[in-house]
Amino acid sequence: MMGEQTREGGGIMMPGGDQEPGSYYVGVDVGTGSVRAALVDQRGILLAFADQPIKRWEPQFNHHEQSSEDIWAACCVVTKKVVQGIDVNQIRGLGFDATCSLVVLDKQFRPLPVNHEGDSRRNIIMWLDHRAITQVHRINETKHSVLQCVGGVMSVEMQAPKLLWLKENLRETCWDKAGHFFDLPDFLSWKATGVTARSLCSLVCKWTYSAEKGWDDSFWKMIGLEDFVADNYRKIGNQVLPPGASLGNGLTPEAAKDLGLPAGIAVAAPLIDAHAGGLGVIGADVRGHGLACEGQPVTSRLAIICGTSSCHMGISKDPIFVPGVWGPYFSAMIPGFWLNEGGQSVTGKLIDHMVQGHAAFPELKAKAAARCQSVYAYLNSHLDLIKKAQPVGFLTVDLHVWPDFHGNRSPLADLTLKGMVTGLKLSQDLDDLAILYLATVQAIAFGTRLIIEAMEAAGHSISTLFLCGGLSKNPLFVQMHADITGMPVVLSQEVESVLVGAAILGACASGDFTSVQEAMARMSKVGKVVFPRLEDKRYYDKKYQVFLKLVEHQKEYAAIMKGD
Ligand SMILES: Nc1ncnc2c1ncn2[C@@H]1O[C@H](COP(=O)(O)OP(=O)(O)O)[C@@H](O)[C@H]1O
Ligand SMILES: O=C(CO)[C@H](O)[C@H](O)COP(=O)(O)O
Repeated sequence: MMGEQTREGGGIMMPGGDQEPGSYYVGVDVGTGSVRAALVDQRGILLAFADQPIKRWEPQFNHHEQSSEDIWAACCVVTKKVVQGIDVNQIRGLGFDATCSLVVLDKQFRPLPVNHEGDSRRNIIMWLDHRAITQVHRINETKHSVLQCVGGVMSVEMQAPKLLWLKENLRETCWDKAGHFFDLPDFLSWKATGVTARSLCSLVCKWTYSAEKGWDDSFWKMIGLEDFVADNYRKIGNQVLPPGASLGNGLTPEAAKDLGLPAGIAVAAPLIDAHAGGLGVIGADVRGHGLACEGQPVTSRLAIICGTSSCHMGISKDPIFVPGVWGPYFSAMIPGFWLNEGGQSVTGKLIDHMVQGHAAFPELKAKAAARCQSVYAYLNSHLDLIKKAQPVGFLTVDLHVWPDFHGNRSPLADLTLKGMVTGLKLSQDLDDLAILYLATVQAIAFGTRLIIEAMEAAGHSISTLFLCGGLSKNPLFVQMHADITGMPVVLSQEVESVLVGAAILGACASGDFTSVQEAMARMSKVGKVVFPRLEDKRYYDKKYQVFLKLVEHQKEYAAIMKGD
């Protein structure tokens, strides 16, 4: 068996001790800010990890673009790194997950520009791009029945409004030349295998496809994208596979060379990143941790994947319609289960924004660097210093934040909402920055509470949270989620659980497990459990009341300004 894992320089973790032959899987996770890869064994243990930043462009406000060639190149770099030094013939499967961004290629699979500048490197409209606001309003005005499966209101972050924007704004340079529109996860699996089949996850969650009924011609005709119907959906996918299914003949020789893997290994139909995180955490054996969900069905667990955004993945045996929460989507994450996906469009990005934009940030950076700490570790210890005898969360008794700086995804489904801060003072010192950071983290946790309440009001019964993603590495973020929701938070043994989810896909495609459920039970494991401080409940209930008032007041302000 593998020896103790040790972290080496450059973010790569390699096993120490002797290595016995076994079956390994490679998971590749394309987040908003970086691409990560891991070599994972059959027990779900990460044997090697590597990451690499990816390029992003913001040519104008609300326009966010990336490059599929840059992303594929980064996938190749990190994959080559994680398989260094092992016998690659022991690798049995490869799984990809990625953000739900829109990739545009021409008929010969070459990148097409999604911008007025005609820069074809920038051929991806990112998930958080809000350029298609007028298009999404028109789509929502149709009240078409497909909208019932996205919480009643389509998000500007989904693919239909973005496609309509391309048709209306870049007709000659992009729309007429386009041969293929991919969700980013499906682009990656195509690159690896040459198979253009789409994952059920992408099409159901972001493209209005129904696992039971397929495409709805009347929707595309009604919104002005009848072109897809006429073409039998060739450009957006007319062959659909469940996540984890094996694609074609596996890895092509060309992709194998790019990635440093053997040709022909199994490649799985992929998942969107949040869904891979869900797969990586939700099925763990929880016995012996004193959790309410022990002995309860898996539907009592809510997976929250917290990176640039936070995604709240709840599953059910029967469809549940939650106003303002995406879904119900059948088999889009776990086969046989319906999925509801709540979300907050910016969480990690919001915390970074608040901290980096503060006048005391240069001082914070210097002090954290002097202690070889991240700015967040420094801020957390600074809060511990200034809290004195009281619980740290009580430092924000008169400072409150509404976190929708990029609109509200769930459960209000209102992209016009803005961020709010109340309780500002004239000071700009490090204490002030630390407390603003705390209030922002709390606001994100209150947003989660609002989402959970909406899900429970519609029929979900949730007792335990399973967190993963970059923000789950922040103990303050985790504790505030426990305290503010009143629920225990489970963290996985492997911090990089999204990559475990991607590896689970590879393992399923290899045929080493008979089902996704079996692979989840074997490969995801409980690490740490963080319980809520129930003695602080009254304080957080009061802060929650203020939280709800903030949005109520924001709507009142908007109404006043609209009036005569
Ligand atoms: N160790 C850490 N402590 C605190 N915050 C962290 C840590 N690592 C990552 N983050 C935060 O998590 C967010 C990114 O999470 P990640 O899962 O890498 O994002 P994505 O998948 O969107 O690329 C960032 O906002 C970052 O500040
Ligand atoms: O919509 C989503 C999932 O359905 C995610 O918000 C999107 O994919 C971005 O993920 P991340 O914050 O991990 O980069």
